[in-house]
Amino acid sequence: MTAHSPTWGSPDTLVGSTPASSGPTPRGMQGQHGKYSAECGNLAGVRHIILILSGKGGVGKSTISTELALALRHAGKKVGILDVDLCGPSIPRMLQVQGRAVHQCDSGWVPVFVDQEQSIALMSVGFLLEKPDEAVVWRGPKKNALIKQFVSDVAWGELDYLVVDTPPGTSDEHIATLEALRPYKPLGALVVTTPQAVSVGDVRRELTFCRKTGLQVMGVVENMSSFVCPHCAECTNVFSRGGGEELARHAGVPFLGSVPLDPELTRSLEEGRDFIQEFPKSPAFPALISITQKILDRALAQLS
Ligand SMILES: Nc1ncnc2c1ncn2[C@@H]1O[C@H](COP(=O)(O)OP(=O)(O)OP(=O)(O)O)[C@@H](O)[C@H]1O
Ligand code: SF4
Repeated sequence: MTAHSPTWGSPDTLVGSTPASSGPTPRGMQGQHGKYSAECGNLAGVRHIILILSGKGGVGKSTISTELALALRHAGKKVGILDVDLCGPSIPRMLQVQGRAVHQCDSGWVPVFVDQEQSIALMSVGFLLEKPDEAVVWRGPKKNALIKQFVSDVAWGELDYLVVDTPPGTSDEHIATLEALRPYKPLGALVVTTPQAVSVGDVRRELTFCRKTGLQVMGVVENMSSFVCPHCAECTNVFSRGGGEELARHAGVPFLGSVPLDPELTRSLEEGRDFIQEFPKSPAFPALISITQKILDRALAQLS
């Protein structure tokens, strides 16, 4: 295994890429696996692929992706997270692995392992940036080519679940992600919203996107639906609750649950701690476990 060479982003690295005139200099990941090839098939050992979508930014998509991965690990599953939120890759920070280097082996790029047991593997554009808070200013074709490389060239190995954190909205990056993943038949998408975002129409657009692209909606998750008091753990509905459930009913898709806004969860994500392990008494815990269980049930149903 060798450390990556700092050549990623050169004009001939990616098929069809158009380097932006300005922007970050991504740290390298090229060499023998640098060119996209549909034959690489590095998702061949992945059993179930779940996309996490949201109509709006900041509704907790990366939070749900991270906690879902942690909850699946607690259920004894081997999990990968693919962070294709190219303009705001926050998962490396949430799992406290920012700044780690991506390596290369004979079968592809080795994702970053979050724990010694290698039960959670992560690949993110965040590992390719010289500085973690640098903005990615790339044109669409270059972004799309990187997404294809993430799907084809990462040596995920055997995984029970791959959780794919996408950017907000319904951009070209979503279409590129879906096109790259389609041969591997994703289990479906989980659409995250907040009570306020439900009324804005972005979630409806997200659901329409899924319908038009043939991506099955596994369900809607309403995040930050109530506030957990840091003093007494009382849950207060700051915004009107139940919009996510009503929207799901209206759209004819399952409602998976409401996750309260818990300051302990915010802190856990800032400090890279395992919320599922450390805060079983939080009102957010049963919600996250119930959502995870529904996904496990769905995956089981697909197999049978
Ligand atoms: N249920 C929750 N309880 C406490 N904090 C939360 C919860 N959900 C999200 N947060 C916090 O809200 C912030 C935004 O969440 P997150 O980054 O997951 O949103 P996002 O939808 O992925 O954003 P982006 O559009 O930037 O990708 C983060 O600081 C996160 O820690
Ligand atoms: S929920 Fe209870 S502890 Fe929290 S602010 Fe209200 S009264 Fe105080």
